[in-house]
Amino acid sequence: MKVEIEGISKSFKQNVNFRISAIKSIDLQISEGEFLCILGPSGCGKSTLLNIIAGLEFPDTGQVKVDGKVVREAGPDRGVVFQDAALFPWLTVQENVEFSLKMMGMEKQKRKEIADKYIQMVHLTPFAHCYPHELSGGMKQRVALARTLAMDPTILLMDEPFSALDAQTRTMLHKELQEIWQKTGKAIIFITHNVEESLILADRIILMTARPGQIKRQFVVNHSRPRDLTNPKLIMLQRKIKFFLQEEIEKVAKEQSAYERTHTQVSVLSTAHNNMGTGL
Ligand SMILES: Nc1ncnc2c1ncn2[C@@H]1O[C@H](COP(=O)(O)OP(=O)(O)OP(=O)(O)O)[C@@H](O)[C@H]1O
Repeated sequence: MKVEIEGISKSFKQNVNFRISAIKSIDLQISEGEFLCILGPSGCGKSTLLNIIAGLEFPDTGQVKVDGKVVREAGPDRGVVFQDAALFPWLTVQENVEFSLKMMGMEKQKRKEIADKYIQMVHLTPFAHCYPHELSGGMKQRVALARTLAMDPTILLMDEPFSALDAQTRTMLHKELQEIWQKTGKAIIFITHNVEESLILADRIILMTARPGQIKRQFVVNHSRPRDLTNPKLIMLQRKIKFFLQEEIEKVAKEQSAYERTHTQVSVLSTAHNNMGTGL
């Protein structure tokens, strides 16, 4: 399955007079089975782009095609995993993974087989009858992944799925995700802030500019897996990506301080104006 992103732009209304441009003129293709990471400074429109691919947001201009078909809504061919696992707290692991299959009307035995397969793939078989409150953060994300995989999407859309986890759990999940990716052959689009994470996982890294997000650079990570970040070639690539990312982070910081300056001046002026006349 191939994903084609053609001339996507999206803005959001902030107030009656002002729209914010989140992403602008994005053209991108993702090949079948490719592992693509999207990297960029905070607020550059990464989630907006992912949500448009998922069919959860609609672009102002441009279109997304999946296997030649224009995306108009969310569909089972595109499974999304968010930063927050968002499990149903009153359902067990098994029931959470089976939930969407049940909603589709799949019979009990069939959905149990599918759930068992993916619960095993994420190494949670001993916890299949536990409730979410009995699981660690990493285990919850594994359930979210199994639940998405159970729908058998051809492309997985992952929005910073491991960013709230500790480093050790994250490393374990990187390994498991790569095994799942290799076993299933699904394409993955993975959003992250983290250069190291993108170097461990990606076939290709897309670096976005500060808002409005555009594609600044692309980096092909042509190294065998598992990757060792102490490899000198990967260290060089890491430095290069961090250099270009830093340029964008600085743009965000400048914009923020300009905004704060303007608002401090406005508030000082309005305080002065309100005080005019007191004591006369
Ligand atoms: N529904 C919305 N309504 C209004 N503004 C929005 C909406 N969604 C996103 N934005 C704005 O669009 C811009 C891009 O947001 P987005 O969440 O896509 O960025 P991001 O790169 O994923 O951010 P982060 O890395 O911090 O998660 C931000 O300025 C955000 O405030």
